[in-house]
Amino acid sequence: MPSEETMHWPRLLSQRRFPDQQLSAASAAPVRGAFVQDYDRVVFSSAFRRLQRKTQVMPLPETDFVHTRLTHSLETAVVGRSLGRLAARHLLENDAELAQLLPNLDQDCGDIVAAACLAHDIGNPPFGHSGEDAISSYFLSAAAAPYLEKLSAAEVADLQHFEGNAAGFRILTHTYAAHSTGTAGLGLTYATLGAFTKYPKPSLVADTAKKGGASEKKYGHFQTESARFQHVAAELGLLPKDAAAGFYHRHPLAFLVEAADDLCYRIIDFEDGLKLGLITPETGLPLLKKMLNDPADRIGSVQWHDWREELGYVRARLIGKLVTELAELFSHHAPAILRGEYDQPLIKELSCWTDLQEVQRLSINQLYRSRPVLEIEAAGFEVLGGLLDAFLCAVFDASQGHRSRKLLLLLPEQFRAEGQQASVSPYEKILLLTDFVAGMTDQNALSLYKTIKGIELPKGF
Ligand SMILES: Nc1nc2c(ncn2[C@H]2C[C@H](O)[C@@H](COP(=O)(O)OP(=O)(O)OP(=O)(O)O)O2)c(=O)[nH]1
Repeated sequence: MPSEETMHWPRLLSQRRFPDQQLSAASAAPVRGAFVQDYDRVVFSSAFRRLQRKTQVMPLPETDFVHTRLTHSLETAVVGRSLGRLAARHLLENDAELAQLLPNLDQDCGDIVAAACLAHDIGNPPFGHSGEDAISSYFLSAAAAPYLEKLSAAEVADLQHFEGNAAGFRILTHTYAAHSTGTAGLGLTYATLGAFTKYPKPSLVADTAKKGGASEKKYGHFQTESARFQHVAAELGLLPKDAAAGFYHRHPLAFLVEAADDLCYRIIDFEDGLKLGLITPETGLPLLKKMLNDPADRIGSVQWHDWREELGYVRARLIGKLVTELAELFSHHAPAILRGEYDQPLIKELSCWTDLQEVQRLSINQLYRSRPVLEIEAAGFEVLGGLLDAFLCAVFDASQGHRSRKLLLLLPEQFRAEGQQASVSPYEKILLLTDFVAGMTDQNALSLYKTIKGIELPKGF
């Protein structure tokens, strides 16, 4: 008899669709499984498409080999799929009962992790790594203070520690009223939403409830989505840390989503740094080869025309090797993960962890602190803060002066409070604006900022 204090795979793999759709009683065999449909739904979403014009690290590439958030998300999804399949295959090999109960566990886990990885950055604002800090800084500034006066402490915390992960959960679970079905939206499965949620907690939880693991580093939903997250957690049978506070242990597959992201950004940002000439091949290539640790007779067996060709080959094989190791680590820790007793990033246990830290150190010093990266990040503070300030001033302008009315007309209808069905609280009005600003691409945000500040008027003026 399984213990109550553990999560169970059949429930964790729920194919029901958020918020309340039942499994469809299809008359013919479906062409795509439920989790492949999740992947496809994310691909066709406009929030995903906009990732192609959002900076990952390097400002929008003049050169075409540098990653945007979209290429990073695609690569993470591919790595996540292999990781999910391989990890679950180990579980099946080691547990005959599970293999009988869920013979397609490997396929399903691969598909779920791929879909969740594809969506993992969908809520990230423009202007790279510090876009979230730029939004938080604005809400910490004196300019924002009047708008926060009527908000609860938890609502203020959401804004002053703005989280792309929570914005992502908001996008993925957003619903529209629909006459025939009650609601419409992306309608992802609960399993994919669970795997997506690396931080299953709100922004504020009591210190006494915290245990200090990786899943508590950030938060995963805003106050507006609290009931939605509780609903997801209940459906999946996530173990609570403090259910009343909406604070849970992770869905096990979130560890694989995190590992795929960690692996991809560490190795691929480093590769970008090499290709951009910010990290020398004399430093970078030997470090990657050391991690690959090929036998002596394999090294040097291919004749490369250029170090870049060798770099691509070494990176590809290194990712393959680390995926294999991570899958074994996951299956080893799976029982503890299911009991909520393991809470650290899997990559920290890789045999080459020390070298991966060196890779990260070089990326921080030579790529993340390079001039173009610092410039785009500084611009992000100016542009995102400036847009939020101008539009918030218009939204909360009680007298609705000329300037405010014009600015409000520039706001797309779905982000206007008066366009919503229910009455909208001050907190929700602010979040609607952050949806607008965080959802923009780097270029859209920059050109709107320049236009409303009168710095540069639209073409044809
Ligand atoms: N420009 C810049 N980029 C950084 C820095 N540290 C990390 N990055 C890059 C690495 C990745 O491409 C991307 C994501 O890093 P994050 O620290 O947000 O990822 P993390 O996995 O910790 O958080 P997450 O769970 O994805 O929200 O930003 C930094 O100090 N400056």
